[in-house]
Amino acid sequence: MKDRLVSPQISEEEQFIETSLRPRHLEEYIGQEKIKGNLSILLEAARRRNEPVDHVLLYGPPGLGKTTLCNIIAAEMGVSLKTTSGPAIEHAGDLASILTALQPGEVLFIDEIHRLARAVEERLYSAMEDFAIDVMIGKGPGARSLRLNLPPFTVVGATTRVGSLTAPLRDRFGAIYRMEYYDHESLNKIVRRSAAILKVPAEEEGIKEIGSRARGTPRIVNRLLKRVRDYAQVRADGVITMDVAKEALDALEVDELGLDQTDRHMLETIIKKFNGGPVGLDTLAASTSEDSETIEDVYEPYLLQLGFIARTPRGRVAMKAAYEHLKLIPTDGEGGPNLWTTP
Ligand SMILES: Nc1ncnc2c1ncn2[C@@H]1O[C@H](COP(=O)(O)OP(=O)(O)OP(=O)(O)O)[C@@H](O)[C@H]1O
Ligand SMILES: [Mg+2]
Repeated sequence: MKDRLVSPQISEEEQFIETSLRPRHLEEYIGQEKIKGNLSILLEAARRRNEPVDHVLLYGPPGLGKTTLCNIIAAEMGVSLKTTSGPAIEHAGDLASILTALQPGEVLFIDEIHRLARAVEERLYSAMEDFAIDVMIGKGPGARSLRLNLPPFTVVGATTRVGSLTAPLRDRFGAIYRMEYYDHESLNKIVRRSAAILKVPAEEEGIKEIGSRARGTPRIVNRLLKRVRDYAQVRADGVITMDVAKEALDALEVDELGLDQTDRHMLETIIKKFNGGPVGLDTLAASTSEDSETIEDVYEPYLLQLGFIARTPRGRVAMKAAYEHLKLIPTDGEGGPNLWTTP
């Protein structure tokens, strides 16, 4: 699962190269036009008022550019960025030390914000709203609470599961942006840009082939580009042409829609083992040896977007498009065990 080529999750060694490919300014940030439009107004207004930007919440599947966008917000405001994550702030005291160390106007990035401990989250409300935090001084009967004022600052929260956020926390954000999967045009632009940075010669048709198999995700498109580059250097003359890209990606078992074996296995399990569904998430997880949270956050969003599966109250259902893609024919009939056949 870790080594999955089309996983939108990131490995440690990848982090280094990602940094070099990361756009630094809003105009370099490709796609997500709606967010960019709204964000540039938010930034410009804050600059004119000489105030920190309103708190921003970014949500959407992994690898779509949340961390990148947060870096851009800080850069565009000309302020520095402190980064932390929900699980890293274990106690209210940890939060207090992070907040009291902030410089005026600074951006505090809280990744995986849905995983904040409840006690921490409650402290964060007043910090975000009133720029103040209550800390306990001393212990036992002599303990008292002291209110500390904080310099105005901006929280940028990122999450893959906005549904897990409590309403009061969500309400503290002035701007909430939902990241969308990227269209082919944007992905092609990202490949073009990354190929230029990595100095890989690539033909337009080769670029498009990579863009179309990247499941709408910049992190994956960059990863595929690197693997195709390797292939081009070893098996061809180093240039990424359409044929080279096709051969390389076929060899890596990433199909035309960017699905890999894990996706296909999951779809086949729903169709063949569970007669097309509905099958509950936990049952599906057990039958595919995947973790149910990973299925929900990582695999499913793209399959839902493709219209390959649907979520129903009784579980996941495979849709007609999935049968077609796998070249299975649903026999819409009287039920029974044989709801699919091969042509
Ligand atoms: N709009 C974009 N234009 C160009 N490249 C992008 C864009 N968005 C993301 N990328 C590239 O994709 C990589 C992954 O993006 P990023 O780390 O910001 O994703 P993320 O949403 O924070 O993922 P996660 O949920 O795993 O933290 C970046 O290193 C960057 O190179
Ligand atoms: Mg991130």
